[in-house]
Amino acid sequence: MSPNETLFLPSTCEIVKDDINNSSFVQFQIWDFPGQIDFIDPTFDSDMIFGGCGALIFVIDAKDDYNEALTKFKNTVTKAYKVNPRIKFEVFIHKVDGISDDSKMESQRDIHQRATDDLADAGLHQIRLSFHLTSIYDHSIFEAFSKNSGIEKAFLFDVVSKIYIATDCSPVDMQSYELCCDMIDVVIDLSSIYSTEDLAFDNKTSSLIKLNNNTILYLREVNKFLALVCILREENFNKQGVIDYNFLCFRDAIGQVFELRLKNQK
Ligand SMILES: Nc1nc2c(ncn2[C@@H]2O[C@H](COP(=O)(O)OP(=O)(O)OP(=O)(O)O)[C@@H](O)[C@H]2O)c(=O)[nH]1
Repeated sequence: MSPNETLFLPSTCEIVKDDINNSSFVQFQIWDFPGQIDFIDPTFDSDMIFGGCGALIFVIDAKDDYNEALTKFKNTVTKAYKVNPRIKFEVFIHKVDGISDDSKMESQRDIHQRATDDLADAGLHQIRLSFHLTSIYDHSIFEAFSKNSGIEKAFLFDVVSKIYIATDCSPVDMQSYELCCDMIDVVIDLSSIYSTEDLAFDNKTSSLIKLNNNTILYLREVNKFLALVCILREENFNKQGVIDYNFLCFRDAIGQVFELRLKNQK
């Protein structure tokens, strides 16, 4: 539907189900809920609705006052998680067209912080949320639907200075960054103690640290100067072979970027 066709759409007053099955590969169903639905209502069959649900997408209007939406978000997530802890929670901060880039980032940071704090207050700090800035006037919604990485956060570090030269597009929180910096220190320190050669960081350097909150830190050498450090949930680390294969593709690609630059410099 083009954006101008959405101008006069009637308000959603019941659950509307849409089949996305015109592609041979990605097939799913979208259940569109009316904004005013009451999850506490006993006639709302949450076991049936959340039981078979893969992802819950909560849409917050960025142009509106979002206090009420955040309260509703907390109640919805709490209820859905109780029924089905495997649900992935995605937040679309929607209608961000016409908002300056600074305000977009500020809204995302504020909503992220408050939504995470609210859930932590409700004792649900283990729930991970993903946030996306979306608008019907560009391809951001399709992009947000496409993102499905099992890795929460990844940094490409310059090992010596601990400056990261690249990261994924989710916001950087200071704690994750510090955690990854600390991991580099631990790896280099241990490796300096035990390595028989002079180099504490070489192409065999890798490390895996399991934290006590079901989180895994995974570090791999990319080249002489760079390391990739990833944060991921333990349940997403069940196929290490696939992750390692993807890492090797990534390392090759980075290698090609630097080769190209060297050639150009010559
Ligand atoms: N500027 C802008 N307007 C949008 C965007 N998405 C939807 N709208 C407009 O918002 C109006 C109503 O859409 P929404 O508020 O998203 O509707 P809704 O929240 O699903 O409302 P219910 O159907 O009542 O649940 C329509 O006129 C759309 O054209 C967007 O990304 N940017």
